[in-house]
Formats: sequence, structure tokens, C-alpha cells
Amino acid sequence: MNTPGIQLTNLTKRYGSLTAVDDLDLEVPAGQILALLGPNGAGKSTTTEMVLGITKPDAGTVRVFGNDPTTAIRRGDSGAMLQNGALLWDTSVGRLIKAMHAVHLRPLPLGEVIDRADIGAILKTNTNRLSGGQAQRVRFALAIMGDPRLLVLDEPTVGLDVDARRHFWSNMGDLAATGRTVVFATHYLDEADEFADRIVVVDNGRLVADGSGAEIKRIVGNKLVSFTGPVRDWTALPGVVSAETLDGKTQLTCSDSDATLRALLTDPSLDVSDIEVSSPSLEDAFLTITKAA
Ligand SMILES: Nc1ncnc2c1ncn2[C@@H]1O[C@H](COP(=O)(O)OP(=O)(O)OP(=O)(O)O)[C@@H](O)[C@H]1O
Repeated sequence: MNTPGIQLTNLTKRYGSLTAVDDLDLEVPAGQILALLGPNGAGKSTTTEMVLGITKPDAGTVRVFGNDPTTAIRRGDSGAMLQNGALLWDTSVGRLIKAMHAVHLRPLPLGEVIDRADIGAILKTNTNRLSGGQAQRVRFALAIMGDPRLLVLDEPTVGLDVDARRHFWSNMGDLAATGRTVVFATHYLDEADEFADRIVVVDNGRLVADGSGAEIKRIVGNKLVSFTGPVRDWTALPGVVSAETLDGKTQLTCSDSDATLRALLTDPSLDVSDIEVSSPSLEDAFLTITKAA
């Protein structure tokens, strides 16, 4: 049996009376790209910090390729890019990168690190003069240079513009294609849907949903049916949960959109046209799941 990249068992972290991570069980197979989604304060950073051994759990265990997090770091198995992780101050990017490169057991070639992180143009820049996006690229270089089997990224594209985000994810896709395990926390739901094999939604330190982007949407279930038609009580139709009419356009949220459509299409007295059916976006799904949990 393959050893999972990450295995969290009954993981719990408390800060005083607040339970930041609450009895979390999660197994991430080696080679999987997993997105951790959740609102502010959900416990994403605390979870990633425990995976990296920066924060100690109050209860439960963390295993990274079968080892405790400290051993995994020592073996060069984990690489991390943390939110606002401090960079060594007042040195050039080039000097910082070279110094850090020297301490790794089996680093990626320096040129490859510089290309992948797109930092060639800022090697002479002082670390205290970097823009937010440039600092993120340097953090990315530091995360990948040890050629780790597990990459843990806490909101990796914060501060990056659209081009830089595309470049980042294209590189990440290349790295992941070589079998690395990647766990990233993000607020960009489109990124989670596009780049992760699996999305885990957390709220109040608990896992509230686990699946592909499509599955997360299916958990919510409701479809949207919209059309042009007269003003009336549309909630009386079969399968309708709620109705909203604005400027002559009505949108129904449906628990059984097939039944609703059947009624709309077979009863000419309802006098509707321009019928459209859509699924909620991942963003809508996410809001519904975290509110219901
Ligand atoms: N060192 C700490 N001391 C006290 N409380 C903390 C500490 N670190 C985190 N918390 C609290 O634990 C909870 C979870 O925080 P965490 O940073 O893990 O959430 P998050 O999902 O990463 O949020 P965000 O999306 O805002 O980064 C929050 O209520 C936070 O205020």
C-alpha cells in the first residue's frame, strides 16, 4: 500500500477557549493536489502549520509520508510557502537564494528554481525593496528549491496579478505532474476548482465538505431556473425552493429542477419564455455549505 502524503488523525488545536482545528481527520494520497477552502479564521493556516511542525497539536497526530512533521522537514520531504513568511532582510534576492540553496540535501538546479519562480529579473533587488508579488515569487523559489515531495502553500497567489497567477499555476501543474503532493489554502475558488484534484471545505476547524469541484456543487444540489414571465407566486410550482423576480426576469432556486421545468413547459397558461437552467458557481456552493454547517 502506498504511504499517504499526509495523514491527519483527530487533529485538534486550541487557543484558549477557541478551537481552531477541531478533531480533523484527513488523508491526502501521494501525488494529489488538494485545495483547502474556508472562510477567514476557518483553521486553514493552523492546519498547514501543524503539517509543517511549526504549530504543535493539542490532540491527534500528523504524519507526512509516514513520519512526524519534524522528521519530514529534516529529510527534505516538505517544502512550504506561508502567508507573509518573513524573508531574510536587507540582502539581495540572489544572495538569499544561493545561501538557502546550499543548505538543501538534494536541491533542484539553481537555474531551474530561478526560471520556475520567475525571479531572474530581481536577483539583484534588495529583499526589503520587493513588491508583494515579487516577495511571493521569492517565497515560491524557497519552497521548491529543496525538491520536496510535499508542497504546502498557504494562499500562494495573494498579491500576484493575473499573469503572475497564471505563470504560478502553470509551473505548479508541471511540478505536480511529476508526482508531488500539493496542499494549498486559497480564497480564490476558481483556482481551487481549476487546479485541485480535490477540494476540502473547512469551517470552524471542522471538515464540512470533501470532493471535486463538481461534487461540491452537487452537494448543494440546487439548480437555478430563470425565465421571463408574469409576476406571480412561483414557489407554488413543484420543486421550487425560492423565487426572485427583478425587471421581468424571474430566477427560481430548485431542489428538483426537472419537476419545475416539466411544469413550466407543459402549462402554457404560465406564459414563460427564455427559460435557462444553470448550476450554482463554486462560490455560491461554498457560501451555502459553510452557512449550513
Ligand atoms: N497564534 C494564535 N493565537 C490565538 N488565536 C489564533 C492563533 N492563530 C490562529 N488563531 C485563531 O484560530 C482560528 C483559525 O485561524 P487560521 O489562521 O488557522 O484560519 P484561516 O482559515 O487560515 O484564516 P484566513 O483565511 O483568514 O487566513 C482563528 O479564529 C484565529 O483567530
